[in-house]
Amino acid sequence: QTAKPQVVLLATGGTIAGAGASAANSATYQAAKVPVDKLIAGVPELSAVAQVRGEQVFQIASESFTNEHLLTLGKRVAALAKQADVDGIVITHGTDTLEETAYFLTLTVRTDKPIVVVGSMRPSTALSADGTLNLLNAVTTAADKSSRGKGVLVVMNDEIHTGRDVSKSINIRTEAFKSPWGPLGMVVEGKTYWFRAPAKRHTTESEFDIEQIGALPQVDIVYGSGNASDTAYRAFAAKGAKAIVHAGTGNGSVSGQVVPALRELRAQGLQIVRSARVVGGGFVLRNAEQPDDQYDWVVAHDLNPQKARILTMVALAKGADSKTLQRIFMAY
Ligand SMILES: NC(=O)C[C@H](N)C(=O)O
Repeated sequence: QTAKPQVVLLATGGTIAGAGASAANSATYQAAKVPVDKLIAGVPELSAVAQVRGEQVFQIASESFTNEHLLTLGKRVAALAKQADVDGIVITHGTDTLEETAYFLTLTVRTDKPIVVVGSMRPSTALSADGTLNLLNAVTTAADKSSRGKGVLVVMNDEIHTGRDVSKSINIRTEAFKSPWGPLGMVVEGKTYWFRAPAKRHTTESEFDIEQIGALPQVDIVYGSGNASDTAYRAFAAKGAKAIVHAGTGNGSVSGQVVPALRELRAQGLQIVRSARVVGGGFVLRNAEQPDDQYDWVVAHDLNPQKARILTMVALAKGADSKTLQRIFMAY
């Protein structure tokens, strides 16, 4: 019998490690309670798929992830990926910011070994808890050679998504994770089925490298709406933001009351990134809605505001100017 693939499970907390007072509690519970060994022991089927060993990296709800958490996790993933005795890596994570971490790893970890991020929408103590099958599917995907070279993946609800595209689209159903351009594949009864491959630069093709990143600059998001004012943009700038991601209405549009402040902040050296707050995924084009060439602003194209924040931080950490930042936004 050939040896099983070796998969390391890095646990960071979230609802997949959550516990509620009763089996009827699907929404009221505490995240980040169950330790990694118990998570693994809770799914005996894992041992048929891979040799799984666990590490407790953090035990937090993902809404409390900071840039330091991203760096610590990324460096650990990169170190493990270099080891000959590691075939794949699974990261258990809260779902609230899972898409940000998955995209950060997509951009910065240079490996073609499978890296799979997984969470759950219900705590382990709930009826119809989704974490156990999600975890088995994630380990199955990480252990599978066919997952290599596809960038960082997110496995939820039997679907395999790219860490770049996927986003949490609802906070109550188990089919919460959607990609505007569709999933890459499915995992069904212990087998992966692929339908497409990512078109954007990632992992081994990336110009970014977690091992070269010591710190991430402050980049903040301001949400656009009717009756908008420039208060939040100016406040973030005063607190040291190096860039502001504008979560704009519609096509990343900017209120007439806000435009002068953004032009001023750009003149002071902050990068201004126009993204869209629209739910189905934005599609912001340069010089549509606003004269980006004239104002020297950048557009996030199809990246949502939270993913645009991640890419902006990573690019600025490498010293990108506005032209480079725009080039990067179209490539990743
Ligand atoms: N479903 C979840 O995991 C939500 C939780 N608040 C978290 O992100 O940690």
